[in-house]
Amino acid sequence: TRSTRPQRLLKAVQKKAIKGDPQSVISTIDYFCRHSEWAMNVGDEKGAILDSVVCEVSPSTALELGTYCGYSAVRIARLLPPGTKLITLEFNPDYAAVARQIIEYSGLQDKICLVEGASGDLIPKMQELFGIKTLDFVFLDHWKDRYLPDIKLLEECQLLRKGSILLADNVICPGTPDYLEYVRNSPRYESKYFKSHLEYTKVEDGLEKSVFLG
Ligand SMILES: Cn1ncc2cc([C@H](O)c3cccc(CNC(=O)c4cc(-c5ccc(F)cc5)cc(O)c4O)c3)ccc21
Ligand SMILES: [Mg+2]
Repeated sequence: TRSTRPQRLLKAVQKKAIKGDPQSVISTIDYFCRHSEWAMNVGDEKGAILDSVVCEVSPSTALELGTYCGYSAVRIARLLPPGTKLITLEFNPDYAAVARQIIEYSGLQDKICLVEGASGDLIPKMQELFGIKTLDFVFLDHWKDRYLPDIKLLEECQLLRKGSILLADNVICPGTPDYLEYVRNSPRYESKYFKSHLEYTKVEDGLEKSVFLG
């Protein structure tokens, strides 16, 4: 049967990228998605904004919702200080299988903990599963209608502390209107929009960075 888009992306990485070199895995995926087949990675333009926020926060505990093929997990983990880990949640087993191989190819498997499951089920178990108290950084890139319920869940589970940073992909395209309205109007968040473009296109999109005020 026909291969899937994630499988074709993995094949390009295994063929073109340098094993153990995260930057070459990132560049290979961006080249493939720009010139061969579009895929919903955060991409190079929004990825540079993601990089700058990760470097600024330099998180000890980081969570990603929505691994897909592992592109943003590799982007984030390559910048994490030694001894820190990214926890990334993926509910689709086919995506998780490809992401594991791309993460391993990049050599970052010791800095990334990929957990198969849905955010709504796993978030309440984060403290017991990973022995963490609170999260310094959360990257949201899963189903757009789950962003709002999941940050409310993070609040309820006391996983956010004064100064925790949320960074949300696709707040314009496909769009997350209820999430944006909430973080921009809630007194518990200070929010800022980083204008950019939908990965590998000229369509407007952007990232919303929100600081939890406690
Ligand atoms: C509950 N839970 N817990 C973990 C978890 C993990 C997943 C999966 O990783 C998954 C599967 C399918 C879709 C997504 C969301 N991503 C998108 O839908 C998206 C779309 C576009 C776009 C834009 C323009 C187009 F024309 C088409 C697609 C551009 C983007 O950057 C995206 O991130 C995420 C899902 C629910 C999950
Ligand atoms: Mg996205």
